[in-house]
Amino acid sequence: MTLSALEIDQVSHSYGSVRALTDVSFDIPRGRFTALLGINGAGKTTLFSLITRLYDNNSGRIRVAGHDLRREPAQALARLGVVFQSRALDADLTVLQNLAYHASLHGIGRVRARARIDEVIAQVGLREKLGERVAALSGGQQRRAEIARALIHRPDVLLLDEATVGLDVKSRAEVLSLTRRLVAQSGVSVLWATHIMDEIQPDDGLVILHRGRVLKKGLMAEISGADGLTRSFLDLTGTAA
Ligand SMILES: Nc1ncnc2c1ncn2[C@@H]1O[C@H](COP(=O)(O)OP(=O)(O)OP(=O)(O)O)[C@@H](O)[C@H]1O
Repeated sequence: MTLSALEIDQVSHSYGSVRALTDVSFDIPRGRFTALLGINGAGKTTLFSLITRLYDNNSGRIRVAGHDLRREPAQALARLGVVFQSRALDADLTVLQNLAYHASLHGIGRVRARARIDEVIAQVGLREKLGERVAALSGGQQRRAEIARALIHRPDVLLLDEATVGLDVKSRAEVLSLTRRLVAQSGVSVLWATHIMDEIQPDDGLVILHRGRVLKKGLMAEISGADGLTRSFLDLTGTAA
């Protein structure tokens, strides 16, 4: 069994003549929180679109829990949960109806679905909101419901694309600490795309993506050094004033 939850190997992608990713390689180990840090246009969303097979990469290889995305797409995608920037839940339906629908999309039968919904809703702390319409939830609660949806089929890997964008400080902290708790308690491996350095902790895995290239990868503590992550990031990307 492979030790990596997600393996990105020499992945490149262009949109016509626009080069979005060049030879991107990194692994995320099982059961670790890994941050993918990059400013706007770094290529984070493109990479997520390739991992979820929205697009096919021009070159390179992606494996999810040991399954090659191109050769075994169904197995690879079954091991993956995704929280995109845009909402995947139907705002007019209740949280329960949404989760039941997504469980059925994953082929989970009714009885098992109800047990699984109870489990994920408790994990994200929204048990009392199951019967509420998604539209009636706060921004932070909606994000937590999105995370519950992404976990419904027990993925090995959870991708979150700028999951705290648009949230107030308190909700941001809640979504982040919930995600860290999932890693610690359920063993899911997380790839957390962000441009906010404060969201990253010393023992997190860190991949710095800039203009479509990986500039640095390792533990945050190793990369940030004595002068802190912001200084290292500015030096590495050449974006210091
Ligand atoms: N559909 C598209 N057609 C052409 N170019 C694109 C397309 N999507 C992204 N790009 C370009 O690819 C590069 C990477 O963009 P991408 O959206 O992946 O970055 P990002 O790190 O997710 O940024 P953001 O946080 O702003 O979404 C940018 O130069 C962008 O302009």
